[in-house]
Amino acid sequence: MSEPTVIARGVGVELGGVPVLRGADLTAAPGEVVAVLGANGAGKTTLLRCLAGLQRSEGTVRVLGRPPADTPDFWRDVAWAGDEPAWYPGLTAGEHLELMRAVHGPGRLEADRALELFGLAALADRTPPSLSTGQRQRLSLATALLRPSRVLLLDEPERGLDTGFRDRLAGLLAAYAADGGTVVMVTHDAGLARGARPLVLEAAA
Ligand SMILES: Nc1ncnc2c1ncn2[C@@H]1O[C@H](COP(=O)(O)OP(=O)(O)OP(=O)(O)O)[C@@H](O)[C@H]1O
Repeated sequence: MSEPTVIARGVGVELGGVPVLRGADLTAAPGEVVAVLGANGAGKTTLLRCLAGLQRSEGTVRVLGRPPADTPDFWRDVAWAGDEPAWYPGLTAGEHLELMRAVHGPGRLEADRALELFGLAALADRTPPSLSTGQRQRLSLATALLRPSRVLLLDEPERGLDTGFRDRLAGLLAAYAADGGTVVMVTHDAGLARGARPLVLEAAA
């Protein structure tokens, strides 16, 4: 088994003096898809934010051998899709993907291929605000999967997606892992969780 790329040991977070995450442990290696599961409020998004260096925590967190930090260097190796990103006014869906490639360098997918894989080819010339919720979620996921990365962090990627595309997404995540990537995803979707190693969080309070 390869060395873990993502390690969390005894991770705890208090927000407003209230413990919202306590003693969370997680390891994920290249080739793995881990699904973080649990009830609403169990601390799943908080744990993901700790892995992304967006939330300070007790305990130990290592991503690709170093503490995560919200720095350009960290984000060169780590892709994230969580809440809907801010879209650039006036740029089309296709241009958003071209922009990601221009900024991050040649990635895992050409923009045209990403549009095809995410079922957006016919919508390439539309602006994101003119798309449906699920179409914008596909675009958000496409921007994360198109660029080069070794670790992919996803917060409820199923949001707004129809059941057919959820199945396709499971395949895209499996392919990312098969290429040596590591996926850690928070999900409430049983289908997405089925193809992943589960980590169930219990509420801290
Ligand atoms: N800014 C904040 N200040 C205080 N408490 C917060 C804050 N953000 C989140 N919490 C609390 O932290 C706990 C964990 O929240 P978190 O979003 O990590 O849960 P979750 O497991 O991802 O939930 P869900 O399944 O509903 O998305 C919740 O009880 C929430 O109310």
